[in-house]
Amino acid sequence: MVLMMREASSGWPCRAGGSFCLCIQVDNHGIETSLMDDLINASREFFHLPLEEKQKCSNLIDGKHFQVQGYGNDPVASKDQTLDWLDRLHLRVEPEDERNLVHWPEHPNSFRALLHEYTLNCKRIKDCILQAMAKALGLNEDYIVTQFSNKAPTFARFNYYPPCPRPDLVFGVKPHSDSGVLTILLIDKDVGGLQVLRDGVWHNVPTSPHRLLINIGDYMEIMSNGIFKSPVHRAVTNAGKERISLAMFHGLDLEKEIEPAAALLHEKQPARYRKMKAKEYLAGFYEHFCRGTRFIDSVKI
Ligand SMILES: O=C(O)CCC(=O)C(=O)O
Ligand SMILES: [Fe+2]
Repeated sequence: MVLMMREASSGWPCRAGGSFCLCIQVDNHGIETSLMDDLINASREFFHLPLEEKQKCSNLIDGKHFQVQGYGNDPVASKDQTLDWLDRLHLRVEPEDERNLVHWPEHPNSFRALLHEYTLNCKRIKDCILQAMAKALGLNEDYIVTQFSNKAPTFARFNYYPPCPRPDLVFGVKPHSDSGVLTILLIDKDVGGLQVLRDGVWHNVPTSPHRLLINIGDYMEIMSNGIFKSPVHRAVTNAGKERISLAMFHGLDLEKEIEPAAALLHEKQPARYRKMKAKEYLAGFYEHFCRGTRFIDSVKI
């Protein structure tokens, strides 16, 4: 497979003191454009269904208790939490034998097969990019790929942003970085909204049909000991048009310890991040996300 990696806009990836804020656009990724279109259209059909139908895949148990998978909104941790203007469908797609199909829409009936096919393609692309990144860090080519056990979770999150009457008051998704190793993001091919923060300024990510956007996540920032930085990004809303994006989050086994790669450390370059299990990281990540802060800032040494 040949990957064309391009800087996401002039000046990216941004370089600051020997570190790279990595947000990469990928063309020629080998995924059939019809698969991408069919999957996004199937998810659009799902989001357009009546609420009672969508709630068959709800992320609330008994209408009350939040669980990570399913259709709905973010958990509400406190009364003063700022909520985002989106509906989402969040599904664990890997490990394949741990899929919980209760949350997977049955309508439209093409949805499940399309998501399965897209997941396989993303896995291939993820491995290819992670090998290139390991080499760029001077590590063994397979160092990062082998951090993923057969229990490593991948989540697909379909984000649906309805038109918003007051885009000046609310984000589609508030500023954050992604938690995992790497996110493969398919943004709406017509409607913009994604912005990335660089040197304190928000930059619009241009739409481009079938191009994938790769964001490295906080785990990768830690493993690279801060040489790669996870980009802070957000989605803004607009009053006129709905928007859909699909994020594939590639995470690590919850019991896995996340720490800077030993081969990158030496006396003059000690570890800059505390070691912790993925499950502890995720707990801290969600707590901070709800408050609009970043957990990674509190694991820096
Ligand atoms: O909708 C977008 O473009 C961004 C979504 C996003 O950042 C996420 O799902 O983590
Ligand atoms: Fe994100």
